[in-house]
Amino acid sequence: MAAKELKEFTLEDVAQHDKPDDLWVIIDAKVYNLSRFKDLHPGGIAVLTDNEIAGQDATDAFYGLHRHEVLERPQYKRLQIGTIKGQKSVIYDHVVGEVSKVPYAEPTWLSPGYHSPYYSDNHREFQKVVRIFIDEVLYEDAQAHEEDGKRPSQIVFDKMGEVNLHAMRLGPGNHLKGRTLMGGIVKPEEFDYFHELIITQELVRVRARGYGDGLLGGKVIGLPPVLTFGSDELKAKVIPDVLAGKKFICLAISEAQAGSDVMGLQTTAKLSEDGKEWIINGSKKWITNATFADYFTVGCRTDDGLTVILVERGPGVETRHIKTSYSTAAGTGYITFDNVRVPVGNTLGEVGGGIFVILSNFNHERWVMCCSSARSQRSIIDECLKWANQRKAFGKPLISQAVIRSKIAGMIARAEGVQSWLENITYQMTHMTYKQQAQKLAGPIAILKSHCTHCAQETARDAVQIFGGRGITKSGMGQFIEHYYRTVTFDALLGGAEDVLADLCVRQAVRAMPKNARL
Ligand code: HEM
Repeated sequence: MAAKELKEFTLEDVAQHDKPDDLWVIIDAKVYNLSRFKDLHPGGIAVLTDNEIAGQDATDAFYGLHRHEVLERPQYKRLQIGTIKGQKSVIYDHVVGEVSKVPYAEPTWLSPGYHSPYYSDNHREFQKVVRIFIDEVLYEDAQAHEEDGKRPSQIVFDKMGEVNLHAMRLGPGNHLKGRTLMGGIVKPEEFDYFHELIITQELVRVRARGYGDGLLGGKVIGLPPVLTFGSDELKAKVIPDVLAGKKFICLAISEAQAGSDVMGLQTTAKLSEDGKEWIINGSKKWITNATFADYFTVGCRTDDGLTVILVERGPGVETRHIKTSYSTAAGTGYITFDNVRVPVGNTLGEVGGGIFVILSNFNHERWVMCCSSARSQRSIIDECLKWANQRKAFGKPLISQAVIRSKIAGMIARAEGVQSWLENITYQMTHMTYKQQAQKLAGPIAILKSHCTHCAQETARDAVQIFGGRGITKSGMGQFIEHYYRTVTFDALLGGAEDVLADLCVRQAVRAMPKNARL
């Protein structure tokens, strides 16, 4: 259909159309004919026929009640009949790849005019292509499936596989060898933890927490044990398809009876009489991506202690959704293993050495969660600053209230603090071997994660106070605040609960105390 021709009007022209059956308004220098729409308007007729709205410039009133994206919906876009002569629209929709100009909405290194010692030109170029990719390929899919609860679309997995995003999300390492990363922007041997931080922080901008985990959160923690401890045969079978986004894997450790207490797991693996197979029985709970996984990296009790075994979906393996506070797009599931037979070649690491296999990836997992938590706090600042500036109460913008500014000040201080600390730790990671990281950074990463999620929860609570009723409403102005408040605790639990991690840091510090330290 040809685009409708837009006419130019004066303010006086529009003012003539101020009756219920002949009703125009101006929003941001655009003229809308609401004569027929008024009967369908979700906010009712009376607000539109009000003297201060009908035939008038309703820009402030509109943005005090609607997100800009309302005007971008095709059914509402076509209500526009013209523009105002001599005026220009200044409010526009999100532009693909754009960096937010709202202060503190982006980390300092991305904000124009600021500097950072950590990011090279290559990191900057990399960030640009990753952002465009996520805006173009993921954003809409994320919004749709966070809502309908279906897992991310296969086309998204495929496209991520084509540019090797699945592989890059496992961090730097041999698994990147020979791969073309993001169209060749970064060489595999030059890919470092700052590149990975960029990916994680860009991904979280889709603001769909369940979908975000559905986007192979399970692989980020379930595949490393295969990469590090799997036999060559197993690696050749599993890794290529998983990194291409064709097959899915998850980490299955926690159970209804045991979470952080991994030594208390009750799923058993017994050797068959001929010693060639494990026979697995038991169940797992809260397993991310379980409902659509093809492979399960499973913590089992064996005669020699805890053993990690890779199980392929097949006879005796059943999964079902668990409805948590976030979207079922994450594929969070309950798994049952009923006499599941697995070749002993699927053992990951030593028999009885499972705790070592499980612990080996904890630091990386927690650091990834710090990256996403730190970035998601900025999206909330972006929302709150916009809302507090555009929303009027008691005749003036919310931001003119000191109590609102004080809450936003706290958010900014927390977001800046966690990002700076995170970048310091990331810098340490780029200069340490994996083993050194395990020795030196387990405590710092644990306490950073604990602090990040503590800050995030405080920010979520304050954001709800700033948005009021809209902060607890699933659609409209406060939709992302409601979503954030409802899902923020996932980060505080997954990968180690807040208090447990804080305590881990102090226990590590006690262990590292010099024997001769005295006051
Ligand atoms: C092109 C013009 C307009 C369109 C397309 C439109 C559309 C909508 C939509 C879709 C909603 C549902 C909530 C949401 O999705 O955000 C809504 C709610 C509302 N609208 Fe409008 N609207 C328009 C203009 C106006 C104007 C000029 C006013 C004047 C004050 C107004 C007042 C309201 C109110 C009071 C609500 C209820 C808000 C709430 O529940 O918080 N609308 N409108």
